[in-house]
Amino acid sequence: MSHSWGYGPSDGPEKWCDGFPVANGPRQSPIDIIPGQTSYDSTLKPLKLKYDPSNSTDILNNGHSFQVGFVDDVDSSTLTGGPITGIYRLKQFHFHWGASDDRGSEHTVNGIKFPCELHLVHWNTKYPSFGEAASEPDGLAVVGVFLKIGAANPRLQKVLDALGAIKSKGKQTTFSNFDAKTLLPCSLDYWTYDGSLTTPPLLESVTWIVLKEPISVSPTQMGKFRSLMFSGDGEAPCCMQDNYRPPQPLKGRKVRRSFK
Ligand SMILES: NS(=O)(=O)c1c(F)c(F)c(S(=O)(=O)CCO)c(N[C@H](c2ccccc2)[C@@H](O)c2ccccc2)c1F
Ligand SMILES: [Zn+2]
Repeated sequence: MSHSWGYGPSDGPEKWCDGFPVANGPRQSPIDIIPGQTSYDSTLKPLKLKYDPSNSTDILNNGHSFQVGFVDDVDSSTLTGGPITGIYRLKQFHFHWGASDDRGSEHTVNGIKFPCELHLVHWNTKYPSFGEAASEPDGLAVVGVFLKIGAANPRLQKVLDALGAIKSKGKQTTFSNFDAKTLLPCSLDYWTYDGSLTTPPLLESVTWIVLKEPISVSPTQMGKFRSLMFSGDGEAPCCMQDNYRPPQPLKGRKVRRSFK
């Protein structure tokens, strides 16, 4: 089974089903969210995100995106409420973005693409570890936040300023005292549906929670994302951009919303 995958013409999303047949499964992500076809669910609870800034550990270029990691051996950075039951721990956050500002998000709204999408990945503490949770239908919960072109976002700057140190694949540096909560918009209104990881292994273990309100990002800041490389030192240089999977078939799934 080929485990090397990417976002190019020969190893991109159209090819992932060769190595990961679940790519054509019944609950794949992302999806196009059509607000007029979602149903308001008054039983959905408000999202409760409690993030401890001292939990952030490192920032890593993993060759597909970059991720900021968190200590997750205690319940100090957690997601509760919303559509989930129990306590989910924050494991990492990462982004997806395009080669230009007209694309880059994974979820779309009425077919509209945003230039970037933030994913905060949490795992269900009813399982002993992230790895075990990742293969359970209720194992993961990912909060998605759209980034929309506008004024420069000062909350993003600390993350973007760290990218210079992790330009190529495999580079990692410490990244401490980052409060992930500062990346969230004012409103925590959300859409939610049952889905999957949007990269191999495409596990169908994710409760998706996509916030309706975007946060802002400036064109210059978007340029910083695109300064990263998919490639490692000594490899043919390849800019990290267009690292998004396009929307997948809904296959009868219902999308609920937390707001009227
Ligand atoms: N959009 S998404 O949320 O589905 C997603 C991505 F799109 C994504 F690019 C990543 S990634 O780690 O940046 C590169 C692929 O592993 C992860 N990373 C996962 C992960 C690894 C370690 C810790 C937390 C999350 C993903 O790599 C993964 C999840 C479960 C089991 C194996 C791998 C991810 F969860
Ligand atoms: Zn993601």
